[in-house]
Amino acid sequence: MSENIKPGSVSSLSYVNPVPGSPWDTYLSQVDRVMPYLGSLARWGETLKRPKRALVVDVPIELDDGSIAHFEGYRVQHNLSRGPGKGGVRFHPDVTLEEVMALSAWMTVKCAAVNLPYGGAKGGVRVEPKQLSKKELERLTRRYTSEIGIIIGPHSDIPAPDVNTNAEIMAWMMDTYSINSGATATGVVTGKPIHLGGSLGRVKATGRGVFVTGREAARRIGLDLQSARVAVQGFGNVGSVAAELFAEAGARVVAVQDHTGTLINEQGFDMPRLIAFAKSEGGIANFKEGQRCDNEEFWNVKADILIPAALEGQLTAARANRVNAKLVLEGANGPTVPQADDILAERGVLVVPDVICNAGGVTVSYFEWVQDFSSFFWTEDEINQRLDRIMVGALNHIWEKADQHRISLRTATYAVACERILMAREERGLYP
Ligand SMILES: NC(=O)c1ccc[n+]([C@@H]2O[C@H](COP(=O)([O-])OP(=O)(O)OC[C@H]3O[C@@H](n4cnc5c(N)ncnc54)[C@H](O)[C@@H]3O)[C@@H](O)[C@H]2O)c1
Repeated sequence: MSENIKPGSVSSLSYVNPVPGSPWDTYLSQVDRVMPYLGSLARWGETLKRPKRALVVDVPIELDDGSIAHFEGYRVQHNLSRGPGKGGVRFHPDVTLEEVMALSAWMTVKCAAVNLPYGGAKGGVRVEPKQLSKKELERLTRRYTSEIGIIIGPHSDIPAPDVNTNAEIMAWMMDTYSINSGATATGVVTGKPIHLGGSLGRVKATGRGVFVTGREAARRIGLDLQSARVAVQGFGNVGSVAAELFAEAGARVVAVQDHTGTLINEQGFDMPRLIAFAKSEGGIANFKEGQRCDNEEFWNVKADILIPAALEGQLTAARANRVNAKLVLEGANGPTVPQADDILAERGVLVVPDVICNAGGVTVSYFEWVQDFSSFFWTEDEINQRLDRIMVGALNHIWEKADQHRISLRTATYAVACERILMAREERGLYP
């Protein structure tokens, strides 16, 4: 690499030279750790380090005041060996191509870990959606969908919600793709409103999956949920649902943090009230039934279960040294950097990694896609039971792998998933 090219800059091919400590850098080191466990399939290992396809698009829209704004959008299909690409769309001012690459790669691993017939993809637009009016947001979504329309589709790549995107945005995406392709294609996105081919249980599926894997992990390490203390970072779709389900199981949610601040309540928060407050006020900070504290103090809170469910890179080495929990449940994608992983392992803190812990969302997205194709819809009970069964089965299989090789749950999840991905790669053969 020439000296004046910064790692991660567009001209330096960021997949070869990641920004140190970035999500893509984290992902590459996770792949390196699994290589020794892949046997002869390791010869295909480089496949995992190279996204199959990355599209960068300009998203110009007219703002309400008549001016024109341009936003940068991405869609990355990391690997399609096992099926169509699957992965959310994030609207956030810090989104970069490199971040979307990492998120798409984690989708490849996640889908294979729960044995869904999908590859991995992800999309994003570099935008602060809170600064847009609803009409501007709709124009942004529709233009972005049109621009990535050349590579998405019900049989090729199926987007879903992620940070700052929701069912309404999925409805606009489905409508735009359908208009451009001349036929209603409900299966092009998941996480849609129920009456547009959405699935019951989808909204809560990721949080429910975090709870199910957490419940199983707690049982295995002898942690009683009835007396467990829980701390949650991120109180959006994933964090608030996981917290709610732990509270319903008898646990006490004693600390919560979101982008507005951190709150502690030793008695445990009244979850329905806190959730209603966060929804109506746009954040938790001014909720009266808790004590405000400094954001950094969140990482010292005495809790049995810690759930990072906000953004990646939150559990740094310094914070990992202060974690006061027995179990970390990764609701977010990539919340723990590799050095923090090592520190937590040395300190005897069990980490249930993102690539299995938060796979409940994509699992019910898969159910939604299947239901859309058959135009036959299941009850919420059926969905929750199937979700529970798939998540528990996948976690058991991973746990066996971890015991067999005496490796972390993360490396075991990668071993199970990468074996499936690279087996598909080998069986398909290299074209031409
Ligand atoms: N929604 C899904 O189905 C799904 C599925 C799998 C993984 N995930 C991952 O879970 C994480 C959260 O996604 P979500 O859908 O709940 O998003 P969301 O937009 O609903 O919520 C995000 C939450 O994080 C908080 N947050 C943002 N920046 C923060 C900061 N610097 N410090 C503390 N809190 C902060 C926000 O206040 C909000 O409460 C992301 O990593 C996402 O990729 C989501």
